[in-house]
Amino acid sequence: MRNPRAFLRPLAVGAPKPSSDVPFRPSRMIHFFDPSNEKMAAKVPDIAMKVDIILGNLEDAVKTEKKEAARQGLVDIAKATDFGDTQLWTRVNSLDSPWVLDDIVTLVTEIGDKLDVIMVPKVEGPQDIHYVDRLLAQLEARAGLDRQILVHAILETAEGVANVEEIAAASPRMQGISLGPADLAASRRMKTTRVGGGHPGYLVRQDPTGEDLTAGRATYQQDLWHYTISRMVDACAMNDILPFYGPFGDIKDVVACEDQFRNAFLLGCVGAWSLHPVQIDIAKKVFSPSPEDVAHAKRVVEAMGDGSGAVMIDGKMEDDASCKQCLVMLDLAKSLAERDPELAAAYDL
Ligand SMILES: CC(=O)SCCNC(=O)CCNC(=O)[C@H](O)C(C)(C)COP(=O)(O)OP(=O)(O)OC[C@H]1O[C@@H](n2cnc3c(N)ncnc32)[C@H](O)[C@@H]1OP(=O)(O)O
Ligand SMILES: O=CC(=O)O
Ligand SMILES: [Mg+2]
Repeated sequence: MRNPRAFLRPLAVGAPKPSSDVPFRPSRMIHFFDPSNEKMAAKVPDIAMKVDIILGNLEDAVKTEKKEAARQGLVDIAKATDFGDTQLWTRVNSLDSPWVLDDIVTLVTEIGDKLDVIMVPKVEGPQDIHYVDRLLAQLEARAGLDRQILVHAILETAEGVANVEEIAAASPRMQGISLGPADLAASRRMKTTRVGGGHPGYLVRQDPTGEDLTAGRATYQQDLWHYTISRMVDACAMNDILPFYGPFGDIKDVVACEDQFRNAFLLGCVGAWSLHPVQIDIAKKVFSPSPEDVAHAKRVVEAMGDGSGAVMIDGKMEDDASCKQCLVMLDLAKSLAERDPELAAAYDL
């Protein structure tokens, strides 16, 4: 861990100075595409206008023989596309892979001025962030970049979860963390075979009401990811970086996808991954506060004046603590409305 005075110094001569804050930008969905897939790549300019973040994926889901093509494809797309105020991210290959060094060197050198964030998979501890941090500083200096490329870690190994607080605090370059439920399930040796979401076998059952143990006992499916998301959210909140839910692999089940995204939103996440175009609007809907919640938040904040004391609104006590929650909701609504005139109208802001 660097000493507090050194923390905000560049890690290479000529590298841009780290910023002390992660700038807030709408981040409701990180839309994944495979730059080696021509059909997907052709859709990028259109999709980029509809999403908050577009991510060229180089890691899992890209075939081994397409790794170089995906890297070069992302360079070509980034050079040819004006992304407006949509963020451009990439997910590079894992740090133990044969591709990652060329991924990072090529992307920073060729399109470093366009890349906002590099997502690093399978991060196990702060040492992984420190490695990427120094390498990026050297490459940024060599490329003459004037702003830092930020780093996003995927939480998808048991060791990563055990070290999540140190990962979140590892560098001023840290932008946020995503839960990666698929690799995490494998790493933990969970007995599931899915990409995110729940499982019908993970449940609690109502107590028996008579002799027959099988009769009249409702079951309730439980959330496999509650502990990890909560821990990730706390680690991110205490370091002022942003938590995200990751992938929901059952593309056809748009209902359960919405539920999974909403659980993450309610627990504090700012966004989730969209793997298919159908998931973009789900994320947009879920991670934008509802107009009803915004209207309620406005009423509470107005009634609370300087934010101290207690008032009754619709039969409920509101005080400093609920007022602070309402301010979180209003801050998010205002930031989203600045970019989205439809939301500004719906929120009456
Ligand atoms: C555990 C993890 O690491 S998750 C992260 C890694 N995984 C990913 O990134 C997966 C990204 N998504 C995909 O690969 C695809 O969406 C799949 C394989 C899930 C489904 O693909 P398809 O079977 O082609 O889906 P479908 O037929 O419904 O696609 C409809 C159209 O949308 C396009 N499309 C599908 N996904 C995307 C996408 N993510 N971005 C842009 N376009 C897409 C398809 O090319 C197709 O185009 P067409 O109408 O011109 O033929
Ligand atoms: O990379 C994501 C995951 O769930 O694994
Ligand atoms: Mg993964």
